[in-house]
Amino acid sequence: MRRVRLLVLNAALGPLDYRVPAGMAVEPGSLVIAPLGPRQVLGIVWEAERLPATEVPDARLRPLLEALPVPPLAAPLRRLIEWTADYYCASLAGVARMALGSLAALRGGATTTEYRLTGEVPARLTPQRAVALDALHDEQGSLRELAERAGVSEAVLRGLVGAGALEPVTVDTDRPFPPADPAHAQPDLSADQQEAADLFVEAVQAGTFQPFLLDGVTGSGKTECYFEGIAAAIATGRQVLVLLPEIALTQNFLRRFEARFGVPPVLWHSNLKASERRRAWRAIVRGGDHGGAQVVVGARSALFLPYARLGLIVVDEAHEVSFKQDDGVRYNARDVAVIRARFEGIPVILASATPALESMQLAEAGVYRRIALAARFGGAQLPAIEVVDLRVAQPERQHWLSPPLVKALKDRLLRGEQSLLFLNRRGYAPLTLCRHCGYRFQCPNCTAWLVEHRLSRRLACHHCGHEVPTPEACPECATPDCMVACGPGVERIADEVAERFPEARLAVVTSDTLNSPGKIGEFVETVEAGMVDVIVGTQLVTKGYHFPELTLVGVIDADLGLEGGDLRAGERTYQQIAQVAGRAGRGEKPGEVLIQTRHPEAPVIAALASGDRDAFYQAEAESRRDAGAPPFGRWAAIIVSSEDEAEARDAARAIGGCAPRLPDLMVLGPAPAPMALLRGRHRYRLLVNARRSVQVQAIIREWLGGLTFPPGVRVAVDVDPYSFV
Ligand SMILES: Nc1ncnc2c1ncn2[C@@H]1O[C@H](COP(=O)(O)OP(=O)(O)OP(=O)(O)O)[C@@H](O)[C@H]1O
Ligand SMILES: [Zn+2]
Repeated sequence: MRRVRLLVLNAALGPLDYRVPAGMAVEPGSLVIAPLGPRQVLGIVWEAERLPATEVPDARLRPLLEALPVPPLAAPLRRLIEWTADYYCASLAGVARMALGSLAALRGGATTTEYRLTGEVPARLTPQRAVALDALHDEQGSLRELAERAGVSEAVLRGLVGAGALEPVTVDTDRPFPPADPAHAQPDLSADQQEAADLFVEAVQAGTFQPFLLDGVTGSGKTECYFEGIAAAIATGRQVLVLLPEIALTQNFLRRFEARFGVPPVLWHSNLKASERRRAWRAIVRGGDHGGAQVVVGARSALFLPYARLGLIVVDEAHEVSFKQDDGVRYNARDVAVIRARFEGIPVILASATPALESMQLAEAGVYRRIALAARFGGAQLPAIEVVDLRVAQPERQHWLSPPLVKALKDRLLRGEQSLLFLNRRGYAPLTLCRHCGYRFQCPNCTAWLVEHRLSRRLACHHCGHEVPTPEACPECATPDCMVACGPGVERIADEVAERFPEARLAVVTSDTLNSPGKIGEFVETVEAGMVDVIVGTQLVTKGYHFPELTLVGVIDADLGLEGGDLRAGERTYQQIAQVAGRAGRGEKPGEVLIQTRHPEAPVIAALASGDRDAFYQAEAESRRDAGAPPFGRWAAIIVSSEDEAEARDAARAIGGCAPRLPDLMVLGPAPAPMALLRGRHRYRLLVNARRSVQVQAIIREWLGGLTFPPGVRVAVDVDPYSFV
């Protein structure tokens, strides 16, 4: 009799053993359906020796029900799943689930039905129907997806199907993707670029693990260089995974990719429709040939997919903190990408103009091969950076643009050039209070002020999404029209620009306004067509974009990121400002950057002004070394939360009470988290700080493993944390 051990895709269950019925072929990595009591569960056949469990006697084994018609997860991916679960103190099931992506796809190929507008207008046009007709132009999807997109019920849409305004379309989930042509539009590379490209091509052809740090200034053409590595992979029938930090950047990438290779890449992100997800997953599993997925571009969730024949991984804007996932499995996709490349035996390229200190350190230690591109492509110069001391060059009361910035904007408008004002704050004002009684609008679920959004006339929490319409009178003292906005958000800066330059054409760019591929495409087109004079935006516009007519960048408040005071604040501020500065002067006209600050003497501002990146990194490295912080020491956070404040506190104290006493390891806390209330949960934190050599994960597992908590308490472990709220 054959028996197998399953990794069951349910974190609450341990490994389970089953009998393989006669005639069923399974091997490690096979996806199967197994009976569990009266239910059925999805599982992955795993090497029993790697998945300890109590043996069940043969006689009590139940037979597997079904082997799913998809290829088994390959050994390198199984090792990656184990590594990730182990390193980040996560459950194997939680990590394995990220490899599956689309449960429907596991059932094999199929056809599904989607709907689209026919162009016919129904005889009876209710308001709901009108809304749907208006919202669904160029859309196709299941009725559920369309209903969600249009904000109407499915019943309304079924009515429209009946009336002939929506028609069904049959979609084949296995229809092939058109093949990319590696020679479609080969660029002429500069000598530096060619050198980098040659290294990537060689590494792809060698097919061995090799990590690269592509460290090139903004506008140096990093994308063009790694495109050559991608071309080499395509030419040899291997797949490529390109990770981008945000979906907003995929639109831009897509255009460039299509220009270079003749067809779009395969997308993978959380906003895909069910049928797109299913098609992409099945193409990924199929491999690069025969209409499979050659190049997949995605957010971090694309990292764990079961590529049939991966040949290269690229992590673009590799310094971005959004590669760190802060819920569920708390992993860093940049780091796990390197581990995956190691298990797969392939090269990996981390590309950035402002690499993370951790990456620089690894390059210095010889672990990563660093490739530098020191100059912009095509003779473009890096922009001139100037610091504006806000204590001297003061803006007017209730205004935020200093006289030098106003003048620079005016010059650009006169010359017909474009400007970008950067402030990393959505909405109109970060705090609203009552002039009469001092009442402040606070989120009921979070330790956070409600942010006024004037465009949508709402007060919103940026942490939990809680929203209320902006009231006419103070909820506390009932005085009408007494609300004062404190501080600026991008909307307020845009108002100020409009007030000073009524003729200027403005674009406000935040995740509120640029929330779909269509809108992003529109934004890029209008800027490229010269229909925008001033862009006011959050970090969303700091990277990836290439607007040759943009010659001025104004940083409204360089001190904003330094406030919270977490250990990476300086580095993050440096990266953000260097990136946004890098949007200026990318064409033929030179760029200018004005950085508004109240602390011109702060090391990060001084480094930006002098352009001395190395000195800044060195100083940062020193202070981290002194603090025993990454990359020199290890950190792990333990976050305890509950809807009940006392319960959370008691649990945190219980954990603190049995903290291990070990040399080279220190436990700080528990203390209420800075975000003491988040989405209705009270939170406490502990921070573990240890030497690099200490096996922190094993210690934490043993420490927490011996404790039990009430069901309402959640204990999350965050290894190498980025967020300290
Ligand atoms: N060899 C080349 N031939 C033609 N155009 C090039 C070449 N190299 C770069 N470019 C163009 O120069 C611009 C800047 O390149 P790219 O966007 O790749 O730079 P980057 O290093 O990724 O910059 P950033 O880090 O600021 O995003 C792009 O418009 C790109 O198409
Ligand atoms: Zn909230």
